[in-house]
Formats: sequence, structure tokens, C-alpha cells
Amino acid sequence: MLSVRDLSMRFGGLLAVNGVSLDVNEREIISIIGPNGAGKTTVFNCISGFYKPTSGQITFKGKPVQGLPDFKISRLGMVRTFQHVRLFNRMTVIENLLVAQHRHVNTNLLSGLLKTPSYRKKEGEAMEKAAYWLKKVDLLPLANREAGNLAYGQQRRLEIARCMVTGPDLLMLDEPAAGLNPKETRDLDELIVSLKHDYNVSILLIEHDMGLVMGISDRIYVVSQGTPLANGTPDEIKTNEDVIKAYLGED
Ligand SMILES: Nc1ncnc2c1ncn2[C@@H]1O[C@H](COP(=O)(O)OP(=O)(O)OP(=O)(O)O)[C@@H](O)[C@H]1O
Repeated sequence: MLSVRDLSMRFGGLLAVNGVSLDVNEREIISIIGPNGAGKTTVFNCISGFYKPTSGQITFKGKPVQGLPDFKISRLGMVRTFQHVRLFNRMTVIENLLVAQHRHVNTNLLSGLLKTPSYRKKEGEAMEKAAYWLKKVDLLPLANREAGNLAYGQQRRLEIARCMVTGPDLLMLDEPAAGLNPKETRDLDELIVSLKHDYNVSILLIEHDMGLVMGISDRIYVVSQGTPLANGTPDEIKTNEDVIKAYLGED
């Protein structure tokens, strides 16, 4: 579904990503791990269109996407969350999900102004979808709260729901467990696995919580100082000497 080949990203004199390649197949949970500053978020930013990579090829569902702007990439079915939650804080929880759907499809301004039957039908469907995903992430009772007033863990779940209402094929999560308590992390674990099994979504994940990564990943890519270090199943990665050294070297 997603194929990244020889991706590099240079910021001035710093080669933040150096020759990273990875694949995500249908219904796979793939993690990218590595010490702080390894270049993981930069890889995400290149794949999702926030940065234009210095070099490399990125194809999604067979189409080259490197250099496309983020909104075009998300319309192709690849959506992401951010390391620092980005919601519309002054809007309600449900409004956040409605806006996400509006931004995702080309809505016709005139039909919106005239409130044509087809527009009303779409509005109804958007509302149903929003309610469905709020229920799934346990936020339905809070639908009319301001998003900015939610607890941190709830905001993170809302971000995932906001991605899911757009019906993605690939969901990219940047450190979704950061700042969550153990119970919230377990719920997140279940949610991610359910997205794969019940909704056929592939997941690309950056995460420092090794319990979560090792428990849910089909395969793991390790990067260190921008460079690919290893890739394999959780069991292969756990016992890889280079990986152990890179992590111990961090302390
Ligand atoms: N926009 C930017 N301009 C200049 N340097 C950047 C930019 N974005 C990232 N970097 C640098 O690139 C390197 C990789 O950063 P990146 O955030 O991708 O690492 P990371 O693996 O995601 O780290 P962490 O786990 O701490 O989030 C770092 O040295 C960082 O300072």
C-alpha cells in the first residue's frame, strides 16, 4: 500500500533522514522506532506531505505522492495525527469531526448555501459517521463539550476519531501513547488493533512505549541518526544486537 524508497531529508547541514526505505502492506501495523532525534517524525512529515523530501520515492496505492501537498495526500486515503495534539480547541468535539469530513471532500459552496436535498443527505451522513466514531472512542457523552476542555487522553482519542471519519486506508500515528496513563494505553492498544481487524486500516506508528510497539506491531523499522538500523518482527528486533546497542547508547 505504501512504499518508501531511499528517503532523505536535509535541513541545511543536517541530514535528518538518510536513505530510509519501508513498506506498509494492507492490514499491517508497522512501527518506526529509534532514539530521540533519530528522524522518525521527519520521515512522517515527508510521507504525509508536510515536508518535501530532498530525495527518494514514495508511492501510495501505486501512485507517486512525494512532493504532493498534505491535503491531497489525505484525500488519497493517508491521514495522520501529530505528536502534539492539533484540534480546533474552541469547537465542540462533534464539530471537530464534522469539519474534518468537510475538509476531506470537495463540497459545493452553492449547494451548501441553498441546502439542497443532496447537501442535507451528506450532512446527515456526516453526523452519523461522527456519532459512530465518537461512540467507538468512548467520547459520545462528551460530543458537545469544547475540544480544548477534554482531558489529554480524550483529546488523543478524538484525534484518531477525526482521522477515521474520513475513511482512510492508512492511518499514521505519531506517538499516540505519549502522556497516556497505563489504562489509556491499554485502551489505545485495543483501539489500534480493532482498526486493523474490523476496519481493514493499515497503521504506521511512531512510538516510544515499547510494550505497545512490541505487542501490536506486525513489523518494526528501527532508525538511528536518520539511518536505517534494522527491520523485522518484534521478536527479531528485541534480540537484534545493533538495536540493543543503539538504545543502551542513548542513556
Ligand atoms: N524543520 C526542521 N528544521 C531543522 N531541523 C529539523 C527540523 N525538523 C527536525 N529537525 C532535526 O532533524 C533531526 C530529527 O528530528 P525528528 O523530530 O525527526 O526526530 P524523532 O526521531 O522524531 O525524535 P523524537 O523521538 O524526539 O520525536 C533532529 O536533529 C531535529 O532537530
